[in-house]
Amino acid sequence: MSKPAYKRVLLKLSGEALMGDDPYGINRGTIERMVADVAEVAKMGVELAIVIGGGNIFRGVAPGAQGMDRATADYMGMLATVMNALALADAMRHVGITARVMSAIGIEQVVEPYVRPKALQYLEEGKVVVFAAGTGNPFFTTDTAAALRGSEVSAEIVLKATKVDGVYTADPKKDPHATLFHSITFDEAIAKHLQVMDATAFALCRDQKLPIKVFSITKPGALMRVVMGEDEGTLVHV
Ligand SMILES: Nc1ncnc2c1ncn2[C@@H]1O[C@H](COP(=O)(O)OP(=O)(O)OP(=O)(O)O)[C@@H](O)[C@H]1O
Ligand SMILES: O=c1ccn([C@@H]2O[C@H](COP(=O)(O)O)[C@@H](O)[C@H]2O)c(=O)[nH]1
Repeated sequence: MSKPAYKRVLLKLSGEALMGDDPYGINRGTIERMVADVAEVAKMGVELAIVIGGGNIFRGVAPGAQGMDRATADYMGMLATVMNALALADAMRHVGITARVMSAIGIEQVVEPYVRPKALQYLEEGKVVVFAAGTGNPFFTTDTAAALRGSEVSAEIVLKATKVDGVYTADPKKDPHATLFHSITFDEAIAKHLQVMDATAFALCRDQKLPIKVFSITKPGALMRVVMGEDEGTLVHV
């Protein structure tokens, strides 16, 4: 059997993808399918660090957050990612995967704080590390957290698992004429203002020479194909 293309990856899981077809929240079948994909990769010996988004929960509270102080709303968003991280780790436990949740904001009765050497130790031990609460700072996103943590743990690539199957010339959910890039440079993605990830995340990965693969987490087998280095999604590179 062929070997995975990477030893250590940073997987960014879209919070919104966790909703499945529900209007918000976590869809049980969807999280179980996602975790089955993750488990398949973890069981091959690939070291997995995960950053989870919060769009599925934060979207549900967004109307109530209207007019709120931006930083306060952002802290709510970060707390939403903690809930997703807990759900994800628990779902992994059900399939025999040991996961450790580490939070960027202090919430020690619930999850342990992010401590880089500890995260590296867990990865070396074969545990899946789930980074919660993004970067711990308002005005950022979990995509930037993925770029940051990916750099910190020396991941070979950031795998952005989302609801679309790659980077398009425009948002494919809004523009039916948008076409898919097989690969694109960071500079092009930033210059074209492609909204699939924020510019801060692109710039950090570019500066750290950390490639990104954007692919669909809803497509069966896509995560495994990406990890095996097969042709799937869009590669964003220097
Ligand atoms: N040029 C583009 N190519 C591909 N997708 C694009 C583009 N522009 C905008 N998008 C949109 O970007 C979205 C990225 O969604 P994703 O859920 O991963 O983002 P996120 O903000 O990190 O999510 P969450 O907050 O739920 O974690 C896609 O669903 C897609 O509709
Ligand atoms: O470093 C961060 C990460 C996230 N936030 C806030 O959380 C929500 C949810 O994150 P997504 O990346 O959209 O999934 C985000 O909209 C921010 O409000 C943050 O402030 N800092």
